[in-house]
Formats: sequence, structure tokens, C-alpha cells
Amino acid sequence: MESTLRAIRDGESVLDLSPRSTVSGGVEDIYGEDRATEDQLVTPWTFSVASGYSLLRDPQYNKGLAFTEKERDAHYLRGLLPPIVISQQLQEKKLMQNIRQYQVPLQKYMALMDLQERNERLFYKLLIDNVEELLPVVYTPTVGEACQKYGSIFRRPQGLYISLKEKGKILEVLKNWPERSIQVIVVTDGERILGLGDLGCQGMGIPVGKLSLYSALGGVRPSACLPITIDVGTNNESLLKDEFYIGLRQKRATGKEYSDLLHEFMCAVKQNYGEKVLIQFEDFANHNAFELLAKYGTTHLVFNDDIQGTASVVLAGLVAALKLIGGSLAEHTFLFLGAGEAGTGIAELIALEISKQTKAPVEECRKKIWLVDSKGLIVSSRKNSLQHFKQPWAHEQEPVSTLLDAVKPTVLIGTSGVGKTFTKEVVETIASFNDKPLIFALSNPTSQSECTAEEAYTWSQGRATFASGSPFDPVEYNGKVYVPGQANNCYIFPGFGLGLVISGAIRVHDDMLLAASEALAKQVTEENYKQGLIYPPFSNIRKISANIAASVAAKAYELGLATHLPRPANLVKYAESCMYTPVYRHYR
Ligand SMILES: NC(=O)C1=CN([C@@H]2O[C@H](COP(=O)(O)OP(=O)(O)OC[C@H]3O[C@@H](n4cnc5c(N)ncnc54)[C@H](OP(=O)(O)O)[C@@H]3O)[C@@H](O)[C@H]2O)C=CC1
Ligand SMILES: CC(=O)C(=O)O
Ligand SMILES: [Mg+2]
Repeated sequence: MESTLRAIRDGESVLDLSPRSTVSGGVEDIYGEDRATEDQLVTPWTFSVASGYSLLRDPQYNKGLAFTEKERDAHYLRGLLPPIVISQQLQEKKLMQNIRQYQVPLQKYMALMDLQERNERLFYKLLIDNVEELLPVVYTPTVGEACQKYGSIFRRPQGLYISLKEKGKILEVLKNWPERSIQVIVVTDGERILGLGDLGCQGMGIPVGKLSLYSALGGVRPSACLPITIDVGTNNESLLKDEFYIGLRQKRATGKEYSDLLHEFMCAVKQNYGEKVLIQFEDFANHNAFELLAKYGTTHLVFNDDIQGTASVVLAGLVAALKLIGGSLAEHTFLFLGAGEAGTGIAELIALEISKQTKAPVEECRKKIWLVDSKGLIVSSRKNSLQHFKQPWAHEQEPVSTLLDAVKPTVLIGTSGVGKTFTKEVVETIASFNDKPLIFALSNPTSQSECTAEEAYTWSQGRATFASGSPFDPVEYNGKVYVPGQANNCYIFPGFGLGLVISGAIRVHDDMLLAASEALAKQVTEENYKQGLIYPPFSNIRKISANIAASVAAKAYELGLATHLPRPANLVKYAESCMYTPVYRHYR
């Protein structure tokens, strides 16, 4: 057998591998897999010529019924498919019809994951052409439910699992991944999955979902994307007791054990994929997230989507909203419910932008921004007990425990991960001292949203401008239709990552976040504003991503952080030309 395999590997003329008939009329079991009793070892061998049966089962190349007559002849597909040949458009139509028949969002999610596993190009074509309809399925809110039930719905593994068992062998594990030229990694340790808390190893749905958006919305090739879950255990008691749980059945490793594993991972990634692979940290708990970003920000190309991507998307929405509510950023007062990754990340970028606009020191600009955590308003008397990322926000003020007791904000931002916290009283109060209150309810998924779009519009008597992390349908109030925006980092990270990739950037810089934000805000049209929108529609997201990518790349060149030289003259055109499109290719 070894000589046969070697002949195939070396490209010599292929030997006869067809199973031979035996005298008894059965089929000879040449490799002994069927003869072996259960306690004997067998070799799980395969050979990889993408033709015939294996071509149909290779999601990267499979086209299903869209294989042409010529391709069916050339690639040994005759008889393996029914006679009809149909177009990708017709396949898309049929699949959308099928997906629309499912009433339960999780069924739609599973159907889409099956499609991704079966026919990658068709999956991306569907996602791009129906982005507004399918985004809530592959992404928030449905991906949250998928993660909660990941063990039960698990069929085929997606992405790479690195657990404590792989300590000392992470480089080898990376080498098991079939693709060599990786450009973007999204990694989680599953400790803060959306606002759903610790889902351990089942957080894998998040890197998988984020990376499918990298390809669909940002045009990064799917084969260049690698979803990774680091499994250091979970503190989620119900998962630890769940017989279908797919992760390590132990409490989370912390301290040195945790940081050693993460360090080995970060070094192995750089060693295996080089300096220019983007590592996006996603849904880590804040006690690790800030530290990882600070520690690896100077040695690796790292980006924390929850801290930085969210900041960039919210700043864009704020800048755009000024056209509706008036004033400059510096003239507004901001109040956050939630002072973690998203809250302090956004707050810091707002302060930075105000500082750039007004030339005032950033410390001064922070004074217009207030944050509330689970213990109340962040004030100076609490300073010694505050986590380091909250300390810059500890302003001089008496401690208060209720949201609107001390501050009269013009902008209210929810980043608490706790649903229903913007109560009727809260919305009515902010609407009582603002003609046009601006309200962001950013927590995901929908169940954790601080309030719904309907509540925001009704309780403010139609005066609020509203955007949320997970999507809400338009609302009719007093005969007028209000269209809520979706303030989600998925507006930013696909284009942001593309900009880093095409410029060959080696580090992320805050000015790139500001550039991405500005590029997004510029995409909001007069027509969008007329509808009360502060974000452009997702139907234009590939164009939006190309513009964001161009702005981020331009900043990378300006800062001397780009290695792709010479700089392309027209970066928007260049970004567009680099984007993956999922139409079928013709096979020779
Ligand atoms: N729309 C988007 O694009 C994004 C949305 N998010 C969403 O934001 C939410 C928070 O994420 P993240 O910042 O990373 O989480 P963190 O855990 O880092 O922060 C949560 C913060 O909320 C505070 N908090 C919790 N409960 C309450 C409460 N009842 N009242 C007031 N404050 C409370 C916590 O207080 P304490 O510090 O005292 O514990 C903490 O400061 C999640 O739901 C996530 O899905 C995140 C990223 C992007
Ligand atoms: C959107 C996102 O990244 C989050 O909710 O964590
Ligand atoms: Mg996230």
C-alpha cells in the first residue's frame, strides 16, 4: 500500500486502486479495514485528487448541479449527478426558498452551516446577495442560540480547537489545518460570548460566524480565514453537566497556566503564518481582553473587535447622528450603562476624536463621558477598587447608584450585556431633557438589548434616534415609520481587516480606527438621514468595506506601518480588486 500511495504523491502514473472482485463475487478488502476487528488498528488514509466523487464532496470546489457537461466529462462526474445542469442563480433561488420555509431561526442557521460545508461558493453567494435577510441568521442574534446549543447541533467540526491538552504542541496543531496562507484568524476563549456569558468551547460559533462575514462583507478569501477556539475549561455549571458539551470538562484555567497557553499560541501563530497575519480577539472576558491587547499589540498584528471594532462603529454612528441631532461631539454629554470592553473602548475613542477636533488634552475630553457599571456611577471615590480600564473615567462626583441621578446626558449608550435595563422611566427621563435623544442599545443578542426599538421610539414619543447591536424591524408609531440602525462592529471589522491585509500592515494603530470610523460615517447618504438612519444599509456593505479598507490602508501607509509596496495609487479600486467573489470558476 505504501508504494501505491508514494506513487500517487510523487505524481507517477496512477496505479490501479479499484477494489478487485474476489472469487466469491464479493469485493476484496485490500486495506483490511472491513476485516479488522474493533480492537485492531486501521490507517485512515485518503488521496487527494479533486475529481469525481471527491470533487463533489469538496466544499471549496463543489458546484453541485451547476457542473457543466464538459466539466462532468473531464472530472469523472458522469453518473454521480442527475442529468440536469442548472445555473448558480437557480441554485440560489431554490436554496432561499428552502431556507425561508424554516420557521425556527436555528434551523435556518443549521441549513446555512450545512451549505457552507457542502458548497462554499454558493453559501457566500447567498450571504452576499441576501445580506440583510441572512445576517441575523449567521450572526447575532441566531449565532448566540447556536453557541448555546452547539454541542447538540454539532455535526462536523469547523475551525481549529486548541485546548489545554495541546499545551506544548500548538505549532503542530496549527500545521494540521489544511490551508497554509492564512491572513485572518478570529480567536475566542469563549468566556464572554455576546451577552450570554461563558459558553466555553461552544463559543466556536462566534469565530466561524465572524470569519464568514470577513469573506462575505469584506472579501477576504475563505481559505485565508482561520477560526480558532482556545479551550481552557468553562465555569458554566450547566455546560459542565451537559452530556453533549464538546469542550474540556473542567473549571477554567487562570493565571500562569492561562497566560502560558495563550503565549504559546501567539508565538506559534507568528512562527507558522508570519508577521502579517491578523489576529482578531473576540469575546474574551475583560479581565483577559485588555491585557492580551496591550501585551501583544507591540509584537503582533492584533485587533480586539469588542474594544476597538465596536468603538469605531459607534463613533461613526455618533458622527453621522450629529447631522440629525445637531452640535459637535464636544458639545454632547455621554452616559454609558456598562463599563467593560465595549463601554470603555467606545468612550476612549470618542475622547480621542474630541481631542483631535478641539486640540484639548484627552484627559480633559474624557470629562464629558460618564460610565456606570454594576455598582453604580464610576466616580473618584471608587478609584482604588476599580479595574485599570475604568480608572480614567473616575470623575469627581458623589457616588450614585441609579442611572440618571447624577448626569444629564444627550447620548445614552448601553453596553451592559443586560437586557431591559433602559426602562420606560430611563427613556422618558432622557427624553424629558432632550428634544432629540440619541440612544444606542448595543448589547447582544436581542434578548440582552437594553431596550427594543419600539420601546425607544414609543417612550420618547418618536423623538429618539435609535440604533442597536442586534437588528430590530422598523416600527410604526403615530402613523410614521421609524427605521432603527444596527450599530454592530460587523460594519467595521471586515473592511478594517481587509485594509490591513492589502497594505501588508504589521501593527494596528488607533488612528486606523478613527479612519475606519470616518469612512463609515461618510457612507451615510441624505436619503438615509431622511429615514432617520445613522448607518448605511447593509445591502451596500461590500462597497462600504472597500472604502473602509482603503482608508485604513491609507493610514497604514501614512504611519509607515504598511509593507505592501509601492502603495497602489487608487486604494478603493485596489481594495475592490482584491475582494473575493463567490461566482463559480470554470474547471479545465
Ligand atoms: N453591538 C456591538 O457591536 C457589540 C456589542 N457588544 C455587547 O456589549 C455587551 C457587553 O460587552 P463587553 O463590554 O465586552 O462586556 P464586559 O463584561 O466587558 O462589560 C460589561 C459591563 O456591564 C456592566 N454591567 C453588568 N450588569 C450591569 C447592570 N445591571 N447595570 C449596570 N452595569 C452592568 C459590568 O459591570 P462590572 O464591571 O461592575 O461587572 C461591566 O462594566 C455584550 O452584550 C456584547 O454582546 C460587545 C461588543 C460589540
Ligand atoms: C458584536 C459583538 O462582537 C459582540 O456582541 O460581542
Ligand atoms: Mg464580540
